[in-house]
Amino acid sequence: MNWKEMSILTTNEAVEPISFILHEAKVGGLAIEDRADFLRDRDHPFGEIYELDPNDFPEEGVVIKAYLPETNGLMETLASIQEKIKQLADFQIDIGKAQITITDVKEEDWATAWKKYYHPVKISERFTVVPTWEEYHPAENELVIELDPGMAFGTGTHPTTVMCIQALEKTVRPGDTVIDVGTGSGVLSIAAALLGAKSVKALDLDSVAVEAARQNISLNQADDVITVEQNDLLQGITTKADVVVANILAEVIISFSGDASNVVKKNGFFITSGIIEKKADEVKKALQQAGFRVEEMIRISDWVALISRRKN
Ligand SMILES: C[S@@+](CC[C@H](N)C(=O)[O-])C[C@H]1O[C@@H](n2cnc3c(N)ncnc32)[C@H](O)[C@@H]1O
Repeated sequence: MNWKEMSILTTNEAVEPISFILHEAKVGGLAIEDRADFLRDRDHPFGEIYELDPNDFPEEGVVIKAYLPETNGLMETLASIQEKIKQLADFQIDIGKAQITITDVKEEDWATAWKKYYHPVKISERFTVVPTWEEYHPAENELVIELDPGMAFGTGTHPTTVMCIQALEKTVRPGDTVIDVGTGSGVLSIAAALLGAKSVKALDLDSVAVEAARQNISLNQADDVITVEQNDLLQGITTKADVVVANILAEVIISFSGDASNVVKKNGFFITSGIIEKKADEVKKALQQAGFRVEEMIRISDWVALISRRKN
């Protein structure tokens, strides 16, 4: 089967919502080339993509590349993706030029076409994310998350994910109960399990993500700790948790802060990420109203993550 490569030139702000749209359209692989990643001064090595090549990055902005199989209905799918991207502007999301180019990719080239973007990445003090096809020898005490990033959101290297993992490292204690809302590839649940959580509930609305998370969790031999369920946010969840983590858009966090407050134990943590900097105050206000104290704000590029603690 041959494939189409869809390249979308956009802004950093639009990467997450466009990635959502592409995952919903069941694309066969996703790569993100962000000029800011190439130019960024690094005062620590975390999140650094090894072997950066300037030719892989656009002159400005972000290019998202998605791979779609050439099947019946492809043209309708491409048109629908294009329409949904345009509609993001109605939600005050800066989509930039949103310039789309489509090129042909032969079957024999497509697997390597997007896999070349993924290499082992050290994302925090203790964690390195390793794509499943790479051989990697961890250092002593290094925690390795093995992932197949082709299937669902969460290659582990997006700033919003990196910040969640750093926050999990600070909050999860051995024996804790953790809930991961919007698990995507399952990366955060796997991190919580590696940090010694006793039980982890991984939830996602998207059936593709649920399947991808299950596969990645098996790959990391964490099936005895993590259970994956298809669920809308925290609806119907009555289990109490020491830590709830959600890497989801600001508006969605605001909408379910009250439910999170019912689920997080007293003095437990609610880690929220996926928040574009200009929405941080709005999210903080909603968290405080729901009974959380915001204890720490982490920032990478234009993204913010908040570590909050439930008061009484
Ligand atoms: C930005 S991705 C985060 C993936 C992963 N947790 C990470 O940090 O890399 C957000 C995820 O939330 C899921 N999601 C969106 N709306 C949801 C909802 N209402 N309930 C549960 N999951 C949802 C999406 O399917 C997607 O997998």
